[in-house]
Amino acid sequence: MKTVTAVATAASSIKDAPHVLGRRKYPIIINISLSCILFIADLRALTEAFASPRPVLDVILRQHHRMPPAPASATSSWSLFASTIESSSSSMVGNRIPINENYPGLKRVHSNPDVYVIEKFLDDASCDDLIHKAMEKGTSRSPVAYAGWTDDIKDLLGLAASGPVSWFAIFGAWYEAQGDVEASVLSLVLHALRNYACLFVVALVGIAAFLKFRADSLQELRTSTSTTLDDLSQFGARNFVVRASDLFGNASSSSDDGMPAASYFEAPTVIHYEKDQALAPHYDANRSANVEDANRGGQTLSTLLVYLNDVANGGTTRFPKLPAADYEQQVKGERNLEIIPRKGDALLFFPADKYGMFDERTEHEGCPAVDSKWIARIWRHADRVPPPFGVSDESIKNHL
Ligand SMILES: O=C(O)CCC(=O)C(=O)O
Ligand SMILES: [Fe+2]
Repeated sequence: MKTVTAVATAASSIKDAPHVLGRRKYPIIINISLSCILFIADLRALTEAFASPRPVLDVILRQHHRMPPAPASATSSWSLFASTIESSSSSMVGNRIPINENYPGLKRVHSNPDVYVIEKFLDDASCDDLIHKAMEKGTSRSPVAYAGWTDDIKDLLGLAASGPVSWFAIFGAWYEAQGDVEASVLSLVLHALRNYACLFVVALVGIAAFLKFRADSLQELRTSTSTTLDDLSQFGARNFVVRASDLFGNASSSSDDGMPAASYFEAPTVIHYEKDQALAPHYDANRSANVEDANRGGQTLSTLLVYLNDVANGGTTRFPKLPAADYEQQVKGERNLEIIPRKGDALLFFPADKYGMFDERTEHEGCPAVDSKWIARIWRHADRVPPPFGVSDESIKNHL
């Protein structure tokens, strides 16, 4: 709306400048016509930006590379961006990837979108081994990156270019022409173009600085530490990948290329939360996965989390957009689906449909830990995940 106001102000300042009419007629005529065109373009851009199913500023929190959209429940300025997120239509989301529906212990705790708990997915020894191997390797602050930044750049640049940049460029050229009785249409256009180029660069730098600030701020939303375990000679990691392969089967949604299911997995990641550490509401899928995650298997079609220890207080996994489940590990008295971590149990859900369509209903968070919490996670992608993000073909062949 600010742009519209700026446009209106600029338009009225042109109208209110009678001295221009007395001197030369064409600058004002050109200005008025260009103003009208830009005003319409600007309104269109703004309408599209706010009504589009894809949020203007869509941030996804992902470890290593992606980050969640602004949490609706988060305090601070993120809620500002969250307001634009609600628009994508869940009716456009198709079926999830297939899984082995007969997997032992599989319990559906929510339908459409499907969320499952798999009781006793991993035995105690495997859970302990994953924790110990992670401790031996050493965990470091879980990195967070900004998903959707490519689209955000496009959106913001588009808005700036059709709005303020055009307006200031034309207004500047018109202003310069005021003192110059010899000014021709050509020189006015050239001035406007020069101004446009300069202002475009300024807008570009401003947008880059804003996005950098935003990416840095995202780190605050995830305070856990973590490491990846891609050595399948370790029995904890191997058992996790073997069970995940049994669960997902070898059928790939995008291509049934006969490759082992594990070649679609990111290597297991072990995550540790100490007291007060948390992961803010986020999505595991990335609306810009095709571009931003091209080297790591594209879209995340499924998330498989295993709780590696019992957690009596805090550290639940909560889905703020889904209702509570009739399930014993559901936090009592909570209106949203909120699972209490129990050693060896897995949580399975589908951040995107089998075609990679983002499903915003799967927003979730790791609530602040009170007791120490350990989890291991596998993301199942749309395409094969090559090393260093995935497990090597050799390791899969030798150990699975
Ligand atoms: O800690 C949890 O319960 C959730 C973790 C999670 O969502 C993630 O690692 O993407
Ligand atoms: Fe997540």
